Amino acid sequence: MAGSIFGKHFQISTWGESHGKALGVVIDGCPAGISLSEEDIQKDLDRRKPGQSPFSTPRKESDKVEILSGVFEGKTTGTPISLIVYNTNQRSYDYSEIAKCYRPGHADFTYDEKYGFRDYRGGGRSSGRETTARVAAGAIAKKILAEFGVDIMAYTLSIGPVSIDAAKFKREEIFNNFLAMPDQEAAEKAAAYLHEIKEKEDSAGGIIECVVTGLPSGVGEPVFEKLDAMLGKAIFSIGAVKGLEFGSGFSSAQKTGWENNDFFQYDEEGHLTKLTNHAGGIVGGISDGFPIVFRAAVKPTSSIHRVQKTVNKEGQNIELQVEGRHDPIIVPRAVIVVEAMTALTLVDYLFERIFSRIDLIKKALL
Ligand SMILES: Cc1cc2nc3c(=O)[nH]c(=O)nc-3n(C[C@H](O)[C@H](O)[C@H](O)COP(=O)(O)O)c2cc1C
Ligand SMILES: C=C(O[C@@H]1CC(C(=O)O)=C[C@@H](OP(=O)(O)O)[C@H]1O)C(=O)O
Repeated sequence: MAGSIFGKHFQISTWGESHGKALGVVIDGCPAGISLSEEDIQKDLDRRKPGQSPFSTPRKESDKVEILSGVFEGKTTGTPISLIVYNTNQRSYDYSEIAKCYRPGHADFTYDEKYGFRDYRGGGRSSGRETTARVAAGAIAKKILAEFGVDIMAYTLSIGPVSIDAAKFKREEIFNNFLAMPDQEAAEKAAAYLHEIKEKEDSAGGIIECVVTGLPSGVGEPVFEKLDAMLGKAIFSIGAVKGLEFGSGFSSAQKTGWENNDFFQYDEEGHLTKLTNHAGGIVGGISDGFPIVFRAAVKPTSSIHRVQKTVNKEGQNIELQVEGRHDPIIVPRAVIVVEAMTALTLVDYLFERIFSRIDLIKKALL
């Protein structure tokens, strides 16, 4: 399917549907000599897999990954790495009505318009389940980034009206609650809100924040392939993401230049620094060495159980009660997907960086 390949130097091609036999990814361009095991990948898949929380789809999948190629004696060989995850808990009868009509907010209508034929089971290729493959590939990209000291941390910034309090931020808390919120109190409030929403057979949205540290300055490209543009493509490619801002983002529109500029200064050791980071670590499409900070807005899950107005393919207006086991909130499970897509983008750009300067090419080749 056109549109399923991402990246230039570190390239991934994902495949598979939600109710098909399996999903997977082929990664081309991964350098040889990186130690890699299924456990390395499984850690991230376990953060995304469904059926683990009262705020996730109850569909239970173990999402066990198998490495099919590209790794020998525990190390990457430089040849294509193929990863597979089998689907084991599909319930396709939930979708028999959806074969004949269109869920509001999901991709049923648009896929029919494009292809004239669709795998309606679980949303087919448009399902959030496709992100399993991205997370698997992203785990390898993160391993490479770790060798360069690059760290990626995403978390839930807000759910519905509940936002974290920056003063209460604890990184370890992201892994301690079902909502991936780094503030325990906010997580409790958000959980109460979600229980209310679930009772009304409705769903909620929220915001994911991502912070990248350790990325050197000078990574990115000008004009059409600006680093922020490519991260935008990566993050907007995740189902349900409806907004994205870097640094001060939309709030910069209300500021003056004086307020929004990041003033430069040399520190006591003579290193260039900035007094603020309104730019969010990217200027002119190139990293400035400061943390890359962005926020992605995730819409409320469209497949809610409440009866909705829609149409069928026979030209009738109908009322639809969507079946299926859906996430009442997508945000917590998408946090690791945001990390994966960020890692895939950054690895690609780090590799590209070598080609932008003769001294780096010489260093790499001579
Ligand atoms: C991790 C993840 C889980 C998702 N779970 C659901 C779900 O259970 N039900 C649903 O209707 N949409 C879910 N989505 C969102 C749909 O896949 C998405 O809304 C749909 O493909 C339409 O695309 P769009 O919202 O980007 O326009 C999920 C997305 C992700 C990334
Ligand atoms: C299975 C996953 O999420 C699925 C994403 C999804 C959708 O419409 O995006 C709809 C649901 O599918 P089903 O009705 O088949 O259970 C979710 O469970 C997953 O993310 O692994």
